Amino acid sequence: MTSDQPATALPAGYRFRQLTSADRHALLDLDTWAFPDPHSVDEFDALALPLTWERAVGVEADGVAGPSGRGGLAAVRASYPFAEFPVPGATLPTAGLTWVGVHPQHRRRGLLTAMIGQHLERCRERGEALSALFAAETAIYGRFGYGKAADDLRLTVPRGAALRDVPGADEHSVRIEHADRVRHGELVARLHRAPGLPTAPGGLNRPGWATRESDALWDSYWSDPKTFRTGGRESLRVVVVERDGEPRGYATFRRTLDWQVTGPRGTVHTGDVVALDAAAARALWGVLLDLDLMATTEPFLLATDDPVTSLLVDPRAAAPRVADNVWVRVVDVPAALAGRRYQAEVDVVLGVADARLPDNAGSWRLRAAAFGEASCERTDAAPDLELDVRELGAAYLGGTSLAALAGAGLVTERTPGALARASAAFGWPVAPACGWVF
Ligand SMILES: CC(=O)SCCNC(=O)CCNC(=O)[C@H](O)C(C)(C)COP(=O)(O)OP(=O)(O)OC[C@H]1O[C@@H](n2cnc3c(N)ncnc32)[C@H](O)[C@@H]1OP(=O)(O)O
Repeated sequence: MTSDQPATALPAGYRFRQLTSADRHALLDLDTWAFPDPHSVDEFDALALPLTWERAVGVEADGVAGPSGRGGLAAVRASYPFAEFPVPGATLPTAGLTWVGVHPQHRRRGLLTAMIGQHLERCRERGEALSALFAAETAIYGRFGYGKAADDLRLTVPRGAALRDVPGADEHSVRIEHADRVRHGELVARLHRAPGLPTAPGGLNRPGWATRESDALWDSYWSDPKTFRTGGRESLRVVVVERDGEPRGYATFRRTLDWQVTGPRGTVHTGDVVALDAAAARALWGVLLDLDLMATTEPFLLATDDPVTSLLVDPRAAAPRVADNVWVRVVDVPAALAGRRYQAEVDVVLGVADARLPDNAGSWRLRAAAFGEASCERTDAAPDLELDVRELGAAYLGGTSLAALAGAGLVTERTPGALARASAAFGWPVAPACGWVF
């Protein structure tokens, strides 16, 4: 792409193609080129796909043969519709960029660059102020203005690890069952969407954080195909904790069993761990950390401040590791900045650079009351802080502080004191993290 070409320009010989369900096989074929997998395209073809087809776009190329008489694909990208993506104290329409792949033969020719250009254009047309994603490789998306906005915690917790007591935890009854949409679908959907600390304005965006918002995503979640049971994992199981007959939390999990000379050394792999309060969290973790024949429990994608980190008497024994979780691209600066809440009063002018979306570039005055309404307007005033839109995305969910970014030279303070005040305001009482990969 040269500077006088539109951001959506594909190299010569390539064309965008709006995908439909008729492209299913071609899409899966391309996907298994991008993401090598032992299963065949035919095996994947039998599965429920989580895609919303209107949001799936392919790139076809001269001379690329495809199945079913249609042209094959050189690249693909899609997005999930999140009408209510959780941001601090609120929700915003967000496009979850996903299924990004380029055939190895066509890589490094600018196909991803053009696909992202088109994706961002579509986001603006649809009024989506944000785009979010999970990155296959962390070096890919920063150049497109995505910032690492959340981390998650990986643990290896020894079986029987001691937990601190929480009053009321032992008043829960426990159900351990095969995960079943008919039996558990309603309670899983309801608890996953429940706001945390509803007494805070807008809630605090827990327990389940970003939730599945399309039928296709739920169909895929509940279909539990053998294809995805890697490493000897069993079918999906669920533990539900109830108090006074009401579900107060649930966790999905799968066990693997490993017989050693010294005895069984199985692993519990958790999926969602969703609790409405501390007692329910303590009850759930008590079950997950004490299943017979297991040696360890390995939670996946926990928020860095998940209750278990404070409940474990010996957190160091759980070998905590941190990995990048959601990346955020601010697509519409004023809508995004006015659309979240702030944990301290703030009045700051941000000078934003955005090489790909010029409407975002310039000075923006952000004003907000602590946990109250916010406004954001373009201004001619000189900026108090300067930053690239990538850093704005990194700080947006409150998971990365502006001061930390300034410490790396990525935010520049022009008005003394502005950095500390803005950092305090952009933070949030609970850490963001999505418990499932989209
Ligand atoms: C949200 C998701 O779905 S994440 C899944 C992403 N998909 C994958 O990782 C599957 C395997 N990889 C691929 O399919 C491809 O290599 C992609 C999609 C990562 C990149 O597609 P390409 O068409 O090769 O990218 P494109 O040619 O537009 O490159 C744009 C720039 O990104 C850089 N880049 C591309 N991929 C990578 C990478 N994996 N690591 C580091 N830099 C990269 C290129 O070098 C180029 O840099 P430049 O602008 O300085 O020249």
